[in-house]
Amino acid sequence: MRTAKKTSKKGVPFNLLVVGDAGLGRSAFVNTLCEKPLIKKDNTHFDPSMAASMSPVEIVPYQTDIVLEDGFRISLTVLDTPHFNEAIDNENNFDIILQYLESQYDNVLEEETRIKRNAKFSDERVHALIYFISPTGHGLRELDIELMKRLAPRVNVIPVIAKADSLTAEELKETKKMILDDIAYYHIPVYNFPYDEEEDEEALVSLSKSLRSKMPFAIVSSDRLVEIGGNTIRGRVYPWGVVDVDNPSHSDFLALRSAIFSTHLEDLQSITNNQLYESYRTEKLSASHLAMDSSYNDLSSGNQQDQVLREDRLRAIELSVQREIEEKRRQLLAREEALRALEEKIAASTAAMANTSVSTPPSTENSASQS
Ligand SMILES: Nc1nc2c(ncn2[C@@H]2O[C@H](COP(=O)(O)OP(=O)(O)OP(=O)(O)O)[C@@H](O)[C@H]2O)c(=O)[nH]1
Repeated sequence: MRTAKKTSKKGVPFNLLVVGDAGLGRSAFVNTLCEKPLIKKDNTHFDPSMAASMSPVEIVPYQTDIVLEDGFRISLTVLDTPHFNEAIDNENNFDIILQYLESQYDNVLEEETRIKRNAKFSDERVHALIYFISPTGHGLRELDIELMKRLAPRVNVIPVIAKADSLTAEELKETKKMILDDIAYYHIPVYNFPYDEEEDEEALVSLSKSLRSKMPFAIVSSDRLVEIGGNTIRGRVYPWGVVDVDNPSHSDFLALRSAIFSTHLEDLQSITNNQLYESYRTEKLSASHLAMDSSYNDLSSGNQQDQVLREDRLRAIELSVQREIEEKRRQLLAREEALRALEEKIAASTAAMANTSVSTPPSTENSASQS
């Protein structure tokens, strides 16, 4: 649960990626989430007959500040993904998103190994990815499985059912079950509000259980204000009635908002930093070391014993890389220190020489006055 100060002036940075097919309501969701028209529509519509020539997915950032009711401030960057799944070949789209996630990790890795840190460095690692699933009434499509499987090792993936108001209560229940079955069957490591029954506070355990039971979240979005019974609500008006976005019996929107902005914000950040980034870092450093290590080939294939040997070796390499970086940093700091001492010495002797020349008149004058 959140422990950061309530009123941090700058706001706690949080980076959120939203991915889903065109027209599934990404923009409406973001605007509902931020309670302002952050993403403005350009009114261009996707034409399936143009799919072969459509441009690949783009990653477009939008920046805003969110202030919660208790004064907690978030400096939010939403990354929208227009043109996702518009082109026939999606392979390229997966790569573009994956490369974006990894390049943020690379930036942090580079910064960590710098001798002198850049005070203005901005950590843009993505803390969560909201993935929009079509409300087809079926389980996951092959595309959904592929995308989540490929990205989940690099980012906390939170699957949601888009436009959930287009399903009846019964269909929604059935759809959630089918999606969860697929997630389990294909071993997709989505973010599942982890908790430890023995270690965590009871309130957190019960909240996490309740959030888990809502997965995948049924989302209804609307930035329209509607008057009903003297109350103004955010909703979608239908001939048969109104869907209230903020009503927990109509959608899971409020539960999701409160989880990502409040109760689980720190957990999402900490998993990004301590697990996802750490494993990327280990892979990256090991890979660069292994490239230089020809004996690796002898161990890369073979039986379980070889596998254990290989893992031990990877761990040893990771440790040795860390030691090398630490040693280099120590040496450079020592050199800097020695230089500083030398500069101080020079400055002191220059000052001493200047003092001597002021207090002792030139010898020629001395001899002239004596004569
Ligand atoms: N029924 C229903 N319609 C929605 C919902 N959210 C958005 N819509 C509608 O779906 C249409 C597309 O919504 P957008 O938010 O523009 O979708 P998008 O995913 O950003 O679309 P692109 O920008 O084209 O990729 C609009 O007419 C929205 O009003 C929802 O929760 N339920």
